[in-house]
Amino acid sequence: MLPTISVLYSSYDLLQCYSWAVLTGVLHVILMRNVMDLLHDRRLRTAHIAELACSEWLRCVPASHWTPRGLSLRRAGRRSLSSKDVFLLKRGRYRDEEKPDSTMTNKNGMVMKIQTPIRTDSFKSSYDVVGKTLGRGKFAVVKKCVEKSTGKEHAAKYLKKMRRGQDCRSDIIHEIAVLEYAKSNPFVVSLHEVYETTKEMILVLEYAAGGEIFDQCVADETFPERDVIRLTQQILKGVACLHRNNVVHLDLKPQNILLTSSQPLGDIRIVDFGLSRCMDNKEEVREIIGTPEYVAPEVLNYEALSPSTDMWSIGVLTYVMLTGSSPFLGDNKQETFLNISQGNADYSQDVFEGVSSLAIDFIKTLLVQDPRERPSAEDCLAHPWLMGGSKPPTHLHSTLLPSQAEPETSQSESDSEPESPVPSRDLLYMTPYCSSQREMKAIRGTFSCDEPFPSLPEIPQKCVC
Ligand SMILES: Nc1ncnc2c1ncn2[C@@H]1O[C@H](COP(=O)(O)OP(=O)(O)OP(=O)(O)O)[C@@H](O)[C@H]1O
Repeated sequence: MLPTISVLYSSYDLLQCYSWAVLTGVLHVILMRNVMDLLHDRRLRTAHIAELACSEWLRCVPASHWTPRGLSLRRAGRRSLSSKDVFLLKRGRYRDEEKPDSTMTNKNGMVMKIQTPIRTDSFKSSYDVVGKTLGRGKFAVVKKCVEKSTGKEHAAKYLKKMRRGQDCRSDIIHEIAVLEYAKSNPFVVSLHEVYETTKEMILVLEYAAGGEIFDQCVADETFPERDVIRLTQQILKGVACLHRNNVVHLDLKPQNILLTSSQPLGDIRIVDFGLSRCMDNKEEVREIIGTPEYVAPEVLNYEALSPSTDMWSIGVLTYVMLTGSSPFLGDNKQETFLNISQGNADYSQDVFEGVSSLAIDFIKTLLVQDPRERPSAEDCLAHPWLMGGSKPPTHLHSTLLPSQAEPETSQSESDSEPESPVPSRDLLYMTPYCSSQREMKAIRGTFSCDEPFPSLPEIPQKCVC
């Protein structure tokens, strides 16, 4: 009798253990699936993904399951994740609220609503316009001004509402809206106030005293490579943040990258969102838009625009900063377009004298014809050139690794004398054309940033491993 009872007991124990193991396994699979979904949810803020990625609880997940971003964030692990976090994240509790709301954008990716109050009182009663004109576009003049109440310097961008007989107020509203979305982006010029008169709108912007990088690297001497590395990192961080919020600039060029100071070389500020588009809606955006020298091949081919279109321009920008010459510029527009569509850029030692091969490799990874083959801004930050050459390229066109290192910190800002550049613009005409949804998935941003993850109870570790 006794042996029978003891056999029964041990089978019962065994059964209990077995059920426990099965239960744990099932729980593991369910939770892991939830988490993997979350890691691939492109609408989550970086901080939240970082928290997920940092979780001790997730350390057993194989690397192949991680998004590159999640993988890179996993390094900073501090806290584990609670089941409540997973639940709330799953229900969208922590999703980004700053992104362009697709109900506010039209088919061409133009935002139609803004939050900034529009002042209709006299601009000159609050600001003194001082010094020379800072810059000029086709329909805009930018002047330095000083706010009377604070004595603070700003740049006032005067934009005409009527352009070639057409009311373009909505274009200006879109530009304001994009600046609003980018207000937490440290590398985008900040918007202070907006005024409106019968003929114009005045955008009171942060003043970038260092002027355009164009004047520094084309008119003056080219930057030393270490400065280009720092500026490129900042451009990439700024653009990555825009792309995470589904905003594509579409006119990145040395005239639209300003500096907070020139001596010492300050930080960058991205300006001119007049051609930018919000690609959050369900439509593809195809437009002939941009500045000939800097446009990507897909623009010339009437193909769908995407964040990769900006990445091409960053390749051109880096080329210009390092060499002082424009890679595709021909004697006329036709020649320039031909050079772009054939990828005729000169990478010879004559042009890149004294420039590292990693820098050239970085440019080559971006100046590829197929937009799908261009790395994202986030990925670019992990290129060996920007990581101090610490990782050798695997081959010439694919040196990009998942972002794993924090790029160099930026130099501090300082207030030096402003430059007074007068850019020459050559904008192409615009032909809006939209079709269906297909490419939108590819151009969705990844994650947004900057919000701390709330403190919540931790999930018991034994549930998983
Ligand atoms: N915040 C600023 N601080 C200093 N200079 C600025 C600032 N914003 C613009 N500028 C100068 O003014 C120039 C023109 O500005 P911007 O590019 O915004 O106008 P624009 O939109 O190109 O005009 P358009 O689209 O009609 O051609 C810039 O290239 C730059 O030199």
